[in-house]
Formats: sequence, structure tokens, C-alpha cells
Amino acid sequence: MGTPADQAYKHVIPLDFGSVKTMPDSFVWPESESDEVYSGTDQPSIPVIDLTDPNASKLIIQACETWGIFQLTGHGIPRKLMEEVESEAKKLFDLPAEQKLKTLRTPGGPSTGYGNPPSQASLPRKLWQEGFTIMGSAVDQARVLWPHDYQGFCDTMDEYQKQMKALVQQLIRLIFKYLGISEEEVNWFDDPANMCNAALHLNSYPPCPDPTRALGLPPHTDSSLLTILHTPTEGLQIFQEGVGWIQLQAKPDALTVNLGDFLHILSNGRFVSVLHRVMVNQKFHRISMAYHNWPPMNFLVSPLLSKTLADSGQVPKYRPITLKEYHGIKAKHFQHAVSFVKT
Ligand SMILES: C=C1C[C@]23C[C@H]1CC[C@H]2[C@@]12CCC[C@@](C)(C(=O)O1)[C@H]2[C@@H]3C(=O)O
Ligand SMILES: O=C(O)CCC(=O)C(=O)O
Ligand SMILES: [Fe+2]
Repeated sequence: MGTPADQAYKHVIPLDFGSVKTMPDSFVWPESESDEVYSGTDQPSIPVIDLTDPNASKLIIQACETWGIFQLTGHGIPRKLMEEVESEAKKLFDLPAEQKLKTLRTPGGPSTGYGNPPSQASLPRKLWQEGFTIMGSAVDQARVLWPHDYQGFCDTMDEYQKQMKALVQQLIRLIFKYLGISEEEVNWFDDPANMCNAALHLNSYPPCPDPTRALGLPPHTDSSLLTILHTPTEGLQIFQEGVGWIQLQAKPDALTVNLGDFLHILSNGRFVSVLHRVMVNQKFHRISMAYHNWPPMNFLVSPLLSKTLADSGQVPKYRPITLKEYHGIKAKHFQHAVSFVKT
């Protein structure tokens, strides 16, 4: 018998979105006034940073401390590759429901495959979205989905993850240097055995018959150190204290980088783990690709890993925690998870 979260999780069979004309009640989320999107003309926009700018490091740190999200240009990821990933993802999500269900996630652990992840087990309503998580090679699932034509999908996803990993290493090294976290203590990146500390999560948001009452993703923070998002179309909104929900302007050539809970913890709360959500629409099938990164499953993370923090005698605001333990907290408390790790 699994834990309650696992049990609840086991029975979540994703909706066959293409087959419904009206939205089932279980997908309707209650309205609340805090849902309003900021409508002022002076809408603040998130930082757009060119990675080739000599000041990029300083600008990135500033964005981490103020927004917890920024859009990145000059990242060197070929546009053609980004378009290939998008079209391969669309090919996957356009498969018939019974085909996709053959790769349904198995409960337990940060699973891969199709369907809702354990982290969503505690949600009161269903999401108008379907997800597919890849960690390293997708060949096992791809062979099930396309028995005679899976190589293209695998090659594209392998290449994209390889390029994402290099970009993440560049960003994390820059951030860890600023935090005074030494590479010796956290040399996870160079250890290929630690492949499990990254996942390419594909999101699909089919056209929705009643978009104002549905949610693609509820308000959440990612557990990650940081997440690199290719989100080519409108839908992503971020929450800014004192302003409210802000629509992210999609920039097809830019990648969106958002910080997650583990970087918030490592920076002892100085870096923002941005609260964000995804609204759906009636007109088109929205696809996004999120490359999530974490410390290895059993690595004990604490703000004291930062020499700057330890030397300054600051009190750690978060207790030491591993990703493994944190996954369990996320499955129970979702967007409030990080407050359960406070000292
Ligand atoms: C690769 C990951 C990271 C996951 C779990 C697993 C698969 C899907 C990711 C998300 C994506 C949507 C928000 C979130 C909170 C969710 O529910 O699923 C994320 C979660 C996490 O950041 O913990
Ligand atoms: O679809 C998007 O734009 C955001 C997806 C997201 O927040 C996630 O995968 O964690
Ligand atoms: Fe997210």
C-alpha cells in the first residue's frame, strides 16, 4: 500500500481532452479576486538579459534577487532545435489517448512518462493540461509510442537536454560563485552518474471550452534550483508582490529562466522562487518545454553551503533538506511546501 499521496495519485487517469465538448466540473477552479491579472498601463515587465552582455552576471543576480525570473537572449540554443522540440512534443500530445496511456507514469519517485506527477496529488481540482517528463534517454517510452519511428524524437530530446545542461551549468556556476558555494562541495554537474538531477518536462495545454474557469497549472513554485522554459506563446503569468499577476510577454527567441525552491533555500531566502501559473485558451493548443534542475536526490542542501552566509554569521532560515524528502512535502503541500522547511 502506498502513502495516501501515492494512492490518490494512482487513480488519476488523464482526461482525453480531444473528446470532450464541455468542461467536466472536476476541472472548474473557484474564482477569487486575487486571480485578477494586473491591468495598469504601467505593467512592469520582467528583465530581459543578453547572456553575451559583459554585465550579464550582475544583471542575472539582480533579477534573481528581485523577480526570480528573467528572459535570456544570446543563449546560443539554435532556434531550429527549439522548433524541433516543439514539433516533436506536439506529435506526442496529438497521439490518441490510449496510445499515450501506454506510457503512464508509475507512482513513486520523480517519475518519467505521461500524466500528472505525484507533486500534483494534493490538488483540489484537475488541470487542463497533460505532461510528459523525460530524464535522459526517452527511448523506452518512445519505442512504445512509435514502434517503427522513434529515433527522431529521441535524437531531438537528447540534443536539447545536452544543450540545456550546458546552459544550466553556465548559469549555476555564475550564481554559486556569487553565493560563495565552492565547486568542490557541489561538483554534481560534472558527474554523469548524476543524470537524475535534471528533467525535461513537456507541457501540453489543449484548447479549452471554458478557459476562464480552468487552469493549465495552478499557482506554484518549482522545486528546482532553476528551470529553463521554452514558452513560445502567451499563457504564463507570474505573481509579483504588491502588483499581482503579470502576463509574461512570449519572446520566441528568448528562453525564460525561473528560480525554484532549492535556489531560494541555498540563498537563504535572498533569491525569489517565483510564484507562477498557466492560463489556458479556447483557440490553440499551447505547448511548453521546462528543463528542471535539482541537486542529486540524496544530497543534503542547506543555506550554510554558502561560505558568504556562513562567514557573515547569518542564521539559516531553512533546515537542511534533501530533494527526496522535499518531493514528499511538495506532494502534500504544493505551493506552500517551502514554508514547511523553514527553521
Ligand atoms: C520534473 C518535475 C518537477 C515537477 C515534478 C516533476 C514533473 C513535473 C514538474 C512540475 C511541473 C509543474 C509544476 C510542478 C510543481 C508540478 O506539479 O509538476 C513541477 C514539479 C516540481 O517542480 O516539483
Ligand atoms: O507552461 C509554462 O509556460 C510553464 C510551465 C511550468 O511552470 C512548469 O513546467 O513548471
Ligand atoms: Fe513551473
